Amino acid sequence: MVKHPRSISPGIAESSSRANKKSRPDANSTFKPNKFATAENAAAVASDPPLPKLLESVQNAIKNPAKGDSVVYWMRMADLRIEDNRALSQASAQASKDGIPLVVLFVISPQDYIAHDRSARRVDFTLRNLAIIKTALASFHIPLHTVTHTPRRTLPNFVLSLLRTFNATRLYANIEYEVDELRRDIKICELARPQGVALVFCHDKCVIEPGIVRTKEDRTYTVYSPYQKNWIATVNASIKEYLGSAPLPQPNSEAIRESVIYGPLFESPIPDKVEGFALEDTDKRQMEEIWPAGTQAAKDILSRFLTTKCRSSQLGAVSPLTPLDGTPAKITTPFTIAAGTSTTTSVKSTKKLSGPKAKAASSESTSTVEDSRIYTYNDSRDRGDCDSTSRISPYLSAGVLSVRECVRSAMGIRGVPDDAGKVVSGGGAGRWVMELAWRDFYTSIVAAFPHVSVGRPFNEKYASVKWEEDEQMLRRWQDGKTGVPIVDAAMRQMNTMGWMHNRMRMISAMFLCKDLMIDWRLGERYFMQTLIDGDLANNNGGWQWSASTGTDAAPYFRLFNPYAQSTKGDPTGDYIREFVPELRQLSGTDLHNPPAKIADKLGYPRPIVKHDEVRARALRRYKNPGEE
Ligand SMILES: Cc1cc2nc3c(=O)[nH]c(=O)nc-3n(C[C@H](O)[C@H](O)[C@H](O)COP(=O)(O)OP(=O)(O)OC[C@H]3O[C@@H](n4cnc5c(N)ncnc54)[C@H](O)[C@@H]3O)c2cc1C
Repeated sequence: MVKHPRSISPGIAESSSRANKKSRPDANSTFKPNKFATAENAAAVASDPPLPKLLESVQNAIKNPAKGDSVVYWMRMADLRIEDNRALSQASAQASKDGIPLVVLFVISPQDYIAHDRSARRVDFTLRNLAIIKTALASFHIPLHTVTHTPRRTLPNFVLSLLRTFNATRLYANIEYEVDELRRDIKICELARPQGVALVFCHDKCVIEPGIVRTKEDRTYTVYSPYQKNWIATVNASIKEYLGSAPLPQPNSEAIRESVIYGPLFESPIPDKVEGFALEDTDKRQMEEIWPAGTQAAKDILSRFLTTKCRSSQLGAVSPLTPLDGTPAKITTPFTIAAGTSTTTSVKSTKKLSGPKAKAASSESTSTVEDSRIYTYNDSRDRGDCDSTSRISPYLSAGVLSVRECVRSAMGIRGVPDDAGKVVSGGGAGRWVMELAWRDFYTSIVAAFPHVSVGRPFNEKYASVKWEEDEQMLRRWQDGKTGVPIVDAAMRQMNTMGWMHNRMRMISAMFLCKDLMIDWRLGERYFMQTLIDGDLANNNGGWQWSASTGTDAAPYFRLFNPYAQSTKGDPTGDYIREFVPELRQLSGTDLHNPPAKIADKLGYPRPIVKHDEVRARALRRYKNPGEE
């Protein structure tokens, strides 16, 4: 593992999310996360990326092991579902073929959660989903065995020892593309062979797995728009392969419940917390309310995105499934299983969209409900003052819903028979699917350039940009007390909800690394420790975009003016009013940039920096990395 050589002050390094502060053990005393690689270590990782190594190891793994007494599917933190789950589906098919039971395993690895800055919210969400999955699998007579293991370095041995206990000679799992996880799986391959265990690792996280969409020169794309074009063409050339649904698992024979080995697994409990990651009661209740667990909840949330309008009353920490007018919400969108089999009705929208893409949207998109959020997504997605986006990210990050199902559903809503089954980028639905393609893009970056997941900038040129080491500034940013209303609203939204609107993520991230000149990695870490949807690839991609250090990043000289962004992203002011109650009585310019006298009177802080002044500092330091 790489060392932790960065010269940030200990005070800054130890900052942690408010949500986790009480329960998280001191990372530096119990386990030192070695996230930030030296340039040399990063270069070593980059020159020998672990994904191809894992794929090769799997290729060379035993194919026809001795028949065991069971097949094991190892469920990981990013594939928490039964439906449309490739590794689970394949494991079940093998178990049926061999006439033996399927066992599902989940290993809680607290050291991994510390090392990867997992939020207590994400860990709690995992446990809540596991509880639902356990019950659902039990109805198929499939046991879900959840077990905690430390230290993480012995996890490969531990998993193989469990396989021996279960007399299993086949292990199935979906691939996790982060460096530590790939290395862990490579180790499992090494250990499995001499023990006669066959391994199947499936690509499941993305629509198109890393390594497929490549440039003409056979390189990984580092710019999104050509990647997107190629991505669409690749999906459309093999719709079934990329969007087809994996069959549900087959039930085990009921006799498994009598087995002395497997029967007790039905009783093994899902813990209600993981030590060091317990949520405070109020936060736990709030997370349960606004992010209900389970695939059905995820489907309902997606359905509402596909069929209902933006509602400003859904802006804050409220359940996405609460009927607003007292009547039960009508969820009418069927979820098409095979591309092109949508039964949705084509309805011509009567809503006049604004903007140049409106024409394309209205001619291409059809919707079961006029003005649905997906229909208007192209025009409204950057607005934080209503629920303009799907809010499906916690479910995608945890794999509670498959990304293929999201694409199929968006395509279904297009409902154009001649076009059915084809992915396009036009209209609200197309634009939304292109956001899912961003997710694939960033995962392909992490897989091909693994140095980004050990804390290095994608663009090494910016590794020596000079950062401020100001703990107080960092804390004020974290707490949403910078005196810049849009930034404070954004940070408080995340601290309250465990989620933040995309545009607000960009504004608050850029404010930290350009206006405050604080190392983007401290922001990246705080986001991971606070978000319920924390995902290394997306979070790192978003932060490196904002810090101008990443692939296809914002050029360093294009700095967001937070006040201009505020009026664009929150034109009604409802976003700021929701999350910064001190300013609730204000409107217009006063709300977006309160004059000192008004701010003082309302008990709201004055801005901790003056954007116009610090802008020059950022430009200077980025232009000449290493210089003051
Ligand atoms: C600094 C920063 C940090 C971020 N951290 C995360 C993170 O930890 N986890 C995470 O899932 N997303 C992250 N994002 C991306 C994006 O902000 C969220 O995915 C999005 O806000 C989630 O809301 P939604 O589900 O309503 O999105 P929608 O607009 O409805 O989009 C649908 C889905 O597409 C994907 N998506 C959308 N935008 C992006 C994007 N810019 N990059 C990659 N995928 C995208 C997500 O899976 C999202 O759920 C980050 C962005 C920035 C700028």
